[in-house]
Amino acid sequence: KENEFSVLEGFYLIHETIGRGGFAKVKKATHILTGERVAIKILDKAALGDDLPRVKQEIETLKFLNHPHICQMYQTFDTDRKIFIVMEYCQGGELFDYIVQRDRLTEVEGRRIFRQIASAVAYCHQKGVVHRDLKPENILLDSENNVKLIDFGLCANSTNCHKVELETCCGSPAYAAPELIKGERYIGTQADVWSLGVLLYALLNGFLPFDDANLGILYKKIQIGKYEEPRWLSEGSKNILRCMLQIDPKYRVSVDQLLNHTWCQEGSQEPLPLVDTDDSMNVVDNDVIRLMAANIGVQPELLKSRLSLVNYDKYELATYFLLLRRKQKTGVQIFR
Ligand SMILES: CN(C)C[C@H]1CC[C@H](N2C(=O)N(C)Cc3cnc4ccc(-c5cc(Cl)c(O)c(Cl)c5)nc4c32)CC1
Repeated sequence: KENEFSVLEGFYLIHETIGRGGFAKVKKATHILTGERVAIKILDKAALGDDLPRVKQEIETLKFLNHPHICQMYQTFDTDRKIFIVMEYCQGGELFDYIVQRDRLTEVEGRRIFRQIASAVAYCHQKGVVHRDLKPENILLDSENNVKLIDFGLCANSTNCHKVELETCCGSPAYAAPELIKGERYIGTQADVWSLGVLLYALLNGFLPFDDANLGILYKKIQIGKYEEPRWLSEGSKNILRCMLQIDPKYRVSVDQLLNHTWCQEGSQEPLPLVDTDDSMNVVDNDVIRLMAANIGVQPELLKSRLSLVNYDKYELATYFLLLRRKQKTGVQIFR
């Protein structure tokens, strides 16, 4: 039993299992060199069978998504039987539980959360990735209740979009767009915006716009597209929901238009990360490089060139990401 994690020995301390998703087990762990907490998704290749390509897809996608509201992958490697994905730990757990505990969110809290989700989805769309399974269960929160988008197992990008059949791509019926349910050819970004509408509705109301125990009736309700507008909804929130829950996708807003909608602009907003945050992937942080280089006794330039390969099976890339995250959280002084 213990030898299945021997590949992690000396690098990560494994703690309890914090969740299961499909063929995956997610364990809490500690990145030994920095003492930082991480989550490790462990998949058994044999159990995956023909789902293996989906996992490879998620790994390739996570490799080039680098955004504060997308769960960051730090390292990934595999043994003959297992695949390991080391990721950012999200202390706050699932958004789904966060809503259930509060019945529903206030408009201010709902707007803060929704803007972070929309900025993550806008970033994905700008990188040519559609998520296709947006729902509260796939949105985690960190220790400051900031959003972390996860589970890109169902996502599509320009390469695989024609391959994925209907049944595997409509992740959760209640969040699936009408055109996706009809089995018509559909545009992934537009289907994601519909799911965002269902998500915002769930955030602000604590229940789903379209719901029924019977799948056939649920599909009918989605295609009719009529939903209740509870009295506590403001005019602005009713308006932005209508923009997303348009049954005809050609009348549906894009996620960029969403972020500029007056409802999103209301109130005091913390600045959203610029959509093209991935230039941080290339510009490595010199404070972190200097600290790491001194620690392992190499020239900063050599370490920089090794890291710039962004080779995810290297432990030191995980070290770099975790030190960078610590610097972002606690400021520079610990690095000087
Ligand atoms: C219901 N889902 C399909 C799976 C569930 C697995 C545990 C997870 N979790 C929890 O359930 N906590 C209670 C804590 C927790 C803390 N940090 C996490 C960090 C990353 C992930 C994660 C999980 C999966 Cl399956 C991914 O694909 C990615 Cl990209 C990331 N899950 C975490 C996680 C929430 C989701």
